[in-house]
Amino acid sequence: MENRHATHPDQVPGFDTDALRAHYLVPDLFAPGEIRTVHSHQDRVVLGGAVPGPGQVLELTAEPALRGEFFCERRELGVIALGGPGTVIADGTEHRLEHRDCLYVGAGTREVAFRGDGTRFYLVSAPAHAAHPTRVARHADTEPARLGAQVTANVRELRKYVHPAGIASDQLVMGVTELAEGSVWNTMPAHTHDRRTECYLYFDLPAEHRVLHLLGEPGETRHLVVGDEQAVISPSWSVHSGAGTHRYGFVWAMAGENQSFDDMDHVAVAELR
Ligand SMILES: O=C[C@H](O)[C@@H](O)CC(=O)C(=O)O
Ligand SMILES: [Zn+2]
Repeated sequence: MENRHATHPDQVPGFDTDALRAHYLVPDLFAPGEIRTVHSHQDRVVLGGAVPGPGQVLELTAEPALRGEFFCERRELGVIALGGPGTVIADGTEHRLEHRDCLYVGAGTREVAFRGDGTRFYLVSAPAHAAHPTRVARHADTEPARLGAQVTANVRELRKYVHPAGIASDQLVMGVTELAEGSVWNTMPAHTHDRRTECYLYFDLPAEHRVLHLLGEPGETRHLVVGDEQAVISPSWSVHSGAGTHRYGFVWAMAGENQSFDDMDHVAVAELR
């Protein structure tokens, strides 16, 4: 488990490209036959990737950094299957997920394991002090919010999976946003939410394309050049918005003080620097 310390916004202007990437970009979560995890001190979020090979069962364990008997002892977990289909086993129950389906695993679940054939399971976990039931939300059964317009190149569908009116959780709020063909911008006008950390994982982006992801305080932004199936950790003070050289989708996941999706501080486009 890689450990990432929290950063102060005053550090951002002093970071060069490598330092920005080292602190905020998670470029290599998915490796065949492995589970990889990154622990961030931003709201103690853990990001992970599990890629079981044919016939393989990968088990999520409590790594020493968590000082627990099992991974979900004091944590809840959101899983999104990418590329799918694949199966997540939670305390003996098998949950079959297709591309972009979500499984929420409640705190107290002892066994979490992954089976698939090249399926990339994306994991987001946060500390949890209450146990909520393990549940599936399917992409095909989730009514999307239709956002944006063609004139601003940001027509997109947003599906909320883990949220107060959907799958109940302790901290996690999680879903998937997908851009229409010809649209490239997400989350513009941008926003911050000082009560939550948010992580984006971009997907369905062709290998030769990139997303230019904006981060930093609204008045002092920097960018990361992000490839397919790479994640960005956005501290509470940071905007999180991007434009691709092609359409894409992204998994967004938040953890922190509240679960109110609309608790955002919007930033007008002309205020960004
Ligand atoms: O706080 C909410 C998050 O930034 C995302 O849900 C925004 C998003 O998916 C979008 O505008 O497309
Ligand atoms: Zn946000």
